Amino acid sequence: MSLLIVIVSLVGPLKIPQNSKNIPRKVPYLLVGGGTCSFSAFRAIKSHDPTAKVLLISSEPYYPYMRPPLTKEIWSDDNPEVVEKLSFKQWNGSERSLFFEPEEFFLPLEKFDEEPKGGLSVARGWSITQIDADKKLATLDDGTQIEYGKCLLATGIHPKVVPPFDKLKHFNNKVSVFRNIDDFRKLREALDSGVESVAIVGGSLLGSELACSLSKFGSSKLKVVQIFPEKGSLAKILPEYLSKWTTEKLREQGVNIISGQELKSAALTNNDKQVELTLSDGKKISVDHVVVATGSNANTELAKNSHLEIDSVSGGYLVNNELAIRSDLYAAGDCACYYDVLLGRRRVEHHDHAVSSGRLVGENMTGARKSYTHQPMFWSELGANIGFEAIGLIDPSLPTVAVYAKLEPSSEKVPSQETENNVAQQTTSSKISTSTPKEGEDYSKGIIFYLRDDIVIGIILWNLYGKVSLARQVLKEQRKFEDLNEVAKLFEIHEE
Ligand SMILES: Cc1cc2nc3c(=O)[nH]c(=O)nc-3n(C[C@H](O)[C@H](O)[C@H](O)COP(=O)(O)OP(=O)(O)OC[C@H]3O[C@@H](n4cnc5c(N)ncnc54)[C@H](O)[C@@H]3O)c2cc1C
Ligand SMILES: NC(=O)c1ccc[n+]([C@@H]2O[C@H](COP(=O)([O-])OP(=O)(O)OC[C@H]3O[C@@H](n4cnc5c(N)ncnc54)[C@H](O)[C@@H]3O)[C@@H](O)[C@H]2O)c1
Repeated sequence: MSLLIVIVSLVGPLKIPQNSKNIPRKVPYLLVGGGTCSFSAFRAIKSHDPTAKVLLISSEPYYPYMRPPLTKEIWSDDNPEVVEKLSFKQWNGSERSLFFEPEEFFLPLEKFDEEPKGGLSVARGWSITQIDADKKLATLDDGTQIEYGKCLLATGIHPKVVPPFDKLKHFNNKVSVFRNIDDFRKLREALDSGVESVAIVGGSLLGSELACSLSKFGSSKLKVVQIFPEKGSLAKILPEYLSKWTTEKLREQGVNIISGQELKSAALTNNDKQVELTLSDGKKISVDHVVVATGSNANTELAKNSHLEIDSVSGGYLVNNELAIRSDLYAAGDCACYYDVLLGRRRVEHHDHAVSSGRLVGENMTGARKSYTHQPMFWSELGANIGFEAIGLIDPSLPTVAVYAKLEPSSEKVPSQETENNVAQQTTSSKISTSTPKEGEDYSKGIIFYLRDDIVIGIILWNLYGKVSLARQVLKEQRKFEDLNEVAKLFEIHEE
């Protein structure tokens, strides 16, 4: 067990500095949250106001870091030192830290007031519990108040823990969630100390990415079972036939997928060494560890005390086009519900949105009055053979039209103009034809269009890279395309 985890479990959350008297009381810029969005806002503030003094308050005991590698690249390193190093290999083979910058980059809190060049100081392990938007005051969890000039709430989300896991501590650390560095460290240390079987509950991005990475982890002796109520993997994202195809591919990679099942109950078993899960069909499964990946809720607890409005549908801070809640108070990233000019009000829980909305807020905090018009994308990787980038509204209840690259030309396809729910269109290098997806078809590479009123409002680039800007253009056009095969051709899906 790492020293940090021992300390945290003995004395409660680590606070650096320990005493709030070492945290500045009056700051021009205050960033609440230690994630990607806050750090992106800092970068924008710095480039528009080079001597800006920025204070960041993070409830995590770490400097700002990125989360995506936590379910992916970091698991390809089976050296236990990764738990301390927290670095990962990028696609080009170079090593990179999860942290955006090393400790030396940050302005020590004690120099905050005197440093003429400004910089970013971070109070770690501290939370803001209340904002007084009239007086421009933020309250720390020990009651201390900080006066701000401009403030950003970039508090992200926290895992939703569903029954029967709602009382996590009843499971002796054998059931965990997965969102941050501490969660990664605990899971990794559990595996290093002999855990041989893991159940992942949840079938969307978090659960599926983690299941794939764990199934390849180390010498692959680890048994990984993934349980979720949907019929197939990523069913909240993919059309049904593609979800089914993906499920089979993940099974081939070694993930034991149990779809269409909810959990009836969970209890410690085998002298409290394992957790026994009872599924809705009555089957029982015992595993050494369970990871709950069943969605999330926005971190907006401080809204109530602060009289800030929360969107009743998405649960995020309601912000205007400039991502402002009130004058000089902003919200962005995962926790904000904003007006997307193409798609309407929404809350987006993805990295690119955290970066872009953070950047825009940073500019607005330094005096710009820009509206947020960026259409965010997201990506996912499920082992070596499945990866995708997506943009717009990716909702499988919408009609979809897909065009897949087919390596071996077939002359038997019947051309048709129909584009109903989940009708896929397949291409050959010589001609394009349309057919309903069949058992055994290969959907290794292609493009999926999501339609509303025949207008493309979402696109998945399936194992197809470097085309997001083009997809963004297609969405922006907001028009009915007569033939989506022609649009698909622009994406050169046949190229290797
Ligand atoms: C394991 C994992 C893998 C992911 N992979 C991908 C991916 O491949 N592609 C993709 O597009 N997206 C991915 N995402 C989503 C992406 O990481 C998030 O969208 C992004 O982190 C959101 O950034 P944020 O700054 O808005 O929020 P967060 O990163 O959640 O940061 C919020 C911060 O605020 C802190 N905080 C909360 N409340 C308070 C408070 N009251 N006071 C002080 N601090 C507070 C939190 O502790 C946290 O440090 C992944 C997410 C996870 C968890
Ligand atoms: N590539 C990416 O963009 C990426 C990767 C990892 C995580 N994330 C982010 O992490 C967050 C959490 O992701 P997620 O996949 O947990 O959220 P999600 O809401 O997309 O999926 C939740 C999953 O849990 C299942 N579930 C819900 N209740 C259940 C129950 N009682 N029993 C069994 N299964 C149940 C749902 O059916 C669904 O499969 C999101 O913000 C997501 O965007 C993103």
